Amino acid sequence: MPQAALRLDKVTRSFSQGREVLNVLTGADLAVNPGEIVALVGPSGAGKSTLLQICGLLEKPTAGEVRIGGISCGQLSEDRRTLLRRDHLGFVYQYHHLLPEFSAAENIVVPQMIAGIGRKPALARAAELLAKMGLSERQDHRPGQLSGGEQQRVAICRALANRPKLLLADEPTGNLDPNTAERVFQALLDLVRGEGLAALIATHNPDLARRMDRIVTLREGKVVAA
Ligand SMILES: Nc1ncnc2c1ncn2[C@@H]1O[C@H](COP(=O)(O)OP(=O)(O)OP(=O)(O)O)[C@@H](O)[C@H]1O
Repeated sequence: MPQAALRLDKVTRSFSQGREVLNVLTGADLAVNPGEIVALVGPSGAGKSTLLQICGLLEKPTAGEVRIGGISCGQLSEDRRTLLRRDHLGFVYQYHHLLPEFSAAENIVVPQMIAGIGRKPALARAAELLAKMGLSERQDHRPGQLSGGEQQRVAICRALANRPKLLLADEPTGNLDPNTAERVFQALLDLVRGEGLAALIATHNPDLARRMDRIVTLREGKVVAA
């Protein structure tokens, strides 16, 4: 059996809200295999974003274990968590969060240069990803000169720039009109499949969820098969 790209064992997460304790995750187990694209669904407030933040090493669970590519993350120093995030994980959010003063290509070059990749190969990788997303003509445009769908495509390219092994996406097309969302989502799936990486994608849209390899639901703080 290959090592899971992501594995959660008995993950819990509670928040204190005044005198109350809110138990959002109550023992979530999940494995995402290499190359597998998994849809994460569940009603609003079920804890999808919380789960993704924990998988992305942006938040720590109250208890339980998170493994990324077989690496147990619980005892890692902040520096090691940052490196693991940089080298293994890509993130796409509902809002693109692109750098407004930089071109589409530069937005994809920046994270690569932070990871120590030279400017020339970084530019080549940006051009390759933008071409796959049908955005070659737009590579010198700034985000403000792009449509919402184009901006989100650039954000997807940026997330894949450093060749992560796992993509985490939180409602990646939730901010787009239905037709644009449909096209951008298909482009995202094609790119993720083409690059052979694993993905965990939260969505409220059942049609989009059905296009993934498997659907899991968050119910009462646990992950259950849909
Ligand atoms: N930092 C926090 N402090 C306190 N409560 C929080 C915090 N983060 C999330 N919560 C609570 O945890 C619950 C789950 O939130 P979360 O955003 O993970 O749900 P979600 O399934 O992603 O919802 P949506 O589909 O609406 O985005 C909510 O009740 C939320 O208010």
